[in-house]
Amino acid sequence: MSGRLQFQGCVSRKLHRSGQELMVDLFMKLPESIFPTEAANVRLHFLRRRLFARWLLAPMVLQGQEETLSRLLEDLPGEQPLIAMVSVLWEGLTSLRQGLRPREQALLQRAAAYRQRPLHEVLFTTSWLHFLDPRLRLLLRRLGQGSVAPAHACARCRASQQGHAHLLPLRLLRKLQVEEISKNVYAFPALTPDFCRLFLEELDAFYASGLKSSRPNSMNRYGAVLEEVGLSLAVADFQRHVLLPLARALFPGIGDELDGHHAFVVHYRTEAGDRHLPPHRDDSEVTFNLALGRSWEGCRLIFCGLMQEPDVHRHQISHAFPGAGWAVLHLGRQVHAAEHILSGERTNLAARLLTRV
Ligand SMILES: O=C(O)CCC(=O)C(=O)O
Ligand SMILES: [Fe+2]
Repeated sequence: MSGRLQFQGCVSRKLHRSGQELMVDLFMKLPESIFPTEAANVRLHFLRRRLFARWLLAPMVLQGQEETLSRLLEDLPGEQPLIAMVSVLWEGLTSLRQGLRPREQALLQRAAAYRQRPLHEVLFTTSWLHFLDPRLRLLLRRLGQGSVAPAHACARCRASQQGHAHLLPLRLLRKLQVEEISKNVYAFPALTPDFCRLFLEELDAFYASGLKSSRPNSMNRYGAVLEEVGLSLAVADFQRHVLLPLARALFPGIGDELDGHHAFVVHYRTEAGDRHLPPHRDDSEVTFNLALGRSWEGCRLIFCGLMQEPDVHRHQISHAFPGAGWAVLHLGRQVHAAEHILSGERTNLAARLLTRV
């Protein structure tokens, strides 16, 4: 059984039942003043009499929240009708924020503060789909129409033993300038130069506002975490409508259920920026990495092999982003690095995509 349920103030986007198992994805829009993130996107998983609950695509999910969510449901008997559970959940979510720790509160407040008066409102309130490169838009439309059936998959990939064989015809990829620059590493035009310009201006405004962000990741020191700039909803929307379908097509299996992310920007400059990035793997199933600008020399990406495989440290390819708006999509396990920057500035937007559920 599968379908949609409609509750008051809450839409269930998915309902699957098979045997003793019932899975419900709920999208519950809470007032922004209570929870300014997408924290109300919840999956309930009933397995016989047991009930599990997880946040879906909620980048600002904090450990405390998930614990509270589970506690909310723990006391309910397994046979409790779904509708009653949802109303308990609904009330619980509204009071959830009070249980957050001070650091978590500060993160949410910072994001909410900047979101109230950004430079370019459009980046926060409009789907980034409006800024898609027309070639990527076409590819997504083809994927959405299901015209790319496994039967059309390229023979080389069907024959691959690696288990990550993509399902797209090579001719289509070539036409849309999606290139497999190294095994399982795809380069393609993703967003318009306009998007990149607005985004860079927004970052300048954020830094000028005096608000501070945590460092982007454990290796890059210069940059910002997008959730802390108030962009968590926009990133989650982009993941759902663009990155997820792409990952499903290019990395079937590992890319099928990407429901979380860590998204950030990094800056490479000869001064006041990182100068290079040593080889590493990402803490992700799949990573999206977009060049925003401005102009630079050097700082090419280097891709090696997959972690835990014999050729992991073999240098396979160096890649120069053709310009702002171009991206790469690769497996988190793919070891990669950035060469030294020689001049100018390279700012990139990266989203490490994870399967959390
Ligand atoms: O654009 C780059 O230099 C790569 C950034 C990266 O790999 C990372 O932040 O994990
Ligand atoms: Fe990385």
